[in-house]
Amino acid sequence: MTVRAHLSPAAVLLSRPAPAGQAPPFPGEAPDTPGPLVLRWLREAADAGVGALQAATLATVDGDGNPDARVLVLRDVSPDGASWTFATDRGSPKGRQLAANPGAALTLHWPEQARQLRVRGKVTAGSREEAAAEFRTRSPAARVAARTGHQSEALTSDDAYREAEAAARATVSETPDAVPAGHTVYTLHAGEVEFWQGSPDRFHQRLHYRRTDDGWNRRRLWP
Ligand SMILES: Cc1cc2nc3c(=O)[nH]c(=O)nc-3n(C[C@H](O)[C@H](O)[C@H](O)COP(=O)(O)O)c2cc1C
Repeated sequence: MTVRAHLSPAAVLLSRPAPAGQAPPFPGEAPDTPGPLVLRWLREAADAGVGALQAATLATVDGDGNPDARVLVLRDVSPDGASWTFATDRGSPKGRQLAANPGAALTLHWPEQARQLRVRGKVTAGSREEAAAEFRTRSPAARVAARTGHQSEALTSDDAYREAEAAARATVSETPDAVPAGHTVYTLHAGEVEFWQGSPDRFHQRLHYRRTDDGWNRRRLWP
């Protein structure tokens, strides 16, 4: 048993030191589009050894207007920072939510650098060709996982999963590039991108881009 075993959730949650890191540039010195800064922060996160820099929280809205959120893999960002792509099954809850309401937010948190990226916009589903191209980048195990299916349905037994997995493995072995019916690449078209840099004195630095008809507006936000 560790020394923390007696601590309450609140005591554990609040026991971390204040974050620190290098601030984003001021608006006048920042690039015209968020893209170059996204790329710089991604590279710096990789250099800093951020554990899961590709893990992004996707927030959507369900049919009752209630928020839903889950972590997924961010697969790409366009050079201007306007397009953010991820892949999932369009029959999953998030896929159905996006079909009914394309408004979404993506959030990345890189704790080693006290950094957060926030992106909001509308999501569109890609073509079968895009899904096929993305599917071909996957390892055999990741293809099997995507093909096993039934995401977020009630699981009644381990056997039910193992049977579906075995069938998926057989299909991937026979036809490795065959794309599962629901496999879809989604693009979030950013209307807003925010760079958040934590500071130990709590004067956290925030650089916010908003997309306009002519390009991007840049401004700082209060912490
Ligand atoms: C690190 C991490 C990466 C994940 N990557 C994906 C992903 O790329 N695609 C996906 O559909 N689910 C991914 N998941 C699982 C989702 O968080 C979620 O459980 C699943 O997609 C079902 O979500 P839904 O019921 O809201 O549709 C990932 C989970 C974690 C923790």
